[in-house]
Amino acid sequence: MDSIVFNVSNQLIKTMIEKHCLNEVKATIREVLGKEYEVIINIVNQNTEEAPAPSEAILNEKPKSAGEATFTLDLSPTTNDKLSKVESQYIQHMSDPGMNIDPTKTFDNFIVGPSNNLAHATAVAISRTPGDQGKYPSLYIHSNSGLGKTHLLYAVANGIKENFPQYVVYLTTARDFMKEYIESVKSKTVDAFQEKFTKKIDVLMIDDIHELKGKKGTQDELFHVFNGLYTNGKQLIFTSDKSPEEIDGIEERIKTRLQWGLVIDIQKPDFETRIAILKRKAYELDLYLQDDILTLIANSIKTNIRELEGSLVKLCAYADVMNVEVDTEMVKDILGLSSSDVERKITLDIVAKATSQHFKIPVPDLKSKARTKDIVNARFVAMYLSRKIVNATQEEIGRFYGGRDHSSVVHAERTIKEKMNNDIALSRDIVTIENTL
Ligand SMILES: Nc1ncnc2c1ncn2[C@@H]1O[C@H](COP(=O)(O)OP(=O)(O)OP(=O)(O)O)[C@@H](O)[C@H]1O
Repeated sequence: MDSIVFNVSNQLIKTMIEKHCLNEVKATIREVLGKEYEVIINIVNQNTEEAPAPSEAILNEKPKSAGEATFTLDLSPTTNDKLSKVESQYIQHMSDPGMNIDPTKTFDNFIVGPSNNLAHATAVAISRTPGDQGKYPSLYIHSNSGLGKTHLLYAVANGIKENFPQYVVYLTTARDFMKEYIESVKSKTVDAFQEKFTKKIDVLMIDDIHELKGKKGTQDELFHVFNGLYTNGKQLIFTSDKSPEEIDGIEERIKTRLQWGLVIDIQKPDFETRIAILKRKAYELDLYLQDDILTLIANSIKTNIRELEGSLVKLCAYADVMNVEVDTEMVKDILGLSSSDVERKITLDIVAKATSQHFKIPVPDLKSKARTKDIVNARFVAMYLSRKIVNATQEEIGRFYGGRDHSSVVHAERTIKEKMNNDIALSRDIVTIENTL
């Protein structure tokens, strides 16, 4: 760790600082300079020339008591440090309140599973090393609605604010970016707009970039903003409901740039992730739900985490207003679950068909003795999912897949679990199949 040395004139002052205000000194240093320093306090003879000038007058007067002692800290942040802090505070203040950074959305309360682990890991890496110092100076996250893109943007912003307080982090929506640009055109302040976006920002995040569809003028401006920030090694993050090549009405040169960095999608969460999210949100709402109720909700709402949260908010409000305990009947009633939602039973046949369709391998091949790599992989996945979702015994599964014995199923299950730790593509295949069930 780097250190900062303070010279003081006598032991009394040294002891007082070390005993009473070392933590505050360290905190101030962290706030102004943006990282931790070891603080060393030296006693220097006050007559030597090295004694720091600003404190000299004060240090020359020996305090008579602890209460009388004062000293001046001269951490000397550079002008740039000060300016970027001012800019950061100003921009924070001027941000559209609609897109203020929500301090409650962090990495700590983002539940990670196979559907979002790549997006999460990249976002964490950026929050630790933003811009071209890190591996991902440009990131593009896409997914269907309500799967956590904005939550991750907030988490990155909160992480960077903590790790690099001097950085100017600007989080906006594509619509607000457009509004701001149009305002600047109307008020003839386009120069200031360009200056702000290309020179003053360290981290630019634009949510829902697809909203710029057909907005030629704003797209031109975005093109320059992108080039300016990217060439200066700043951090860019975009989100959208589509991959860059799928967005209509966005110029090719912008799509190309959006693809310069890492492009990651978030998929629908699998059953375990849905349960973990429900547990976490129920805890936050101070709502106690039994496991069968959590399972019922997780089996009924599969595609949107916002809806999953909404269901709990509704249940919580209902239980509160009516002063009743949450039970299964109430959940079905309040959430409007039809009996087909609740009673649909997933069988070995259904899992086999879904796996077969995903890997484009016929079901008879899955049940055959064939040992080619692709068929074995698909068969193992089908066996793994049959255990996990149908909860069938290993004997039943072995019998279903061509009369194999239970040890083949044990082996399949173990192999897939081990592979999933490192093989992201396989984890995604499994989530995709689960989501079709
Ligand atoms: N993995 C997760 N863990 C915990 N909460 C999550 C997770 N994913 C999403 N959420 C929560 O679900 C809600 C919707 O997420 P968010 O707004 O980030 O989705 P989005 O993908 O940006 O949606 P949209 O495209 O509609 O803007 C938020 O309250 C968010 O905190």
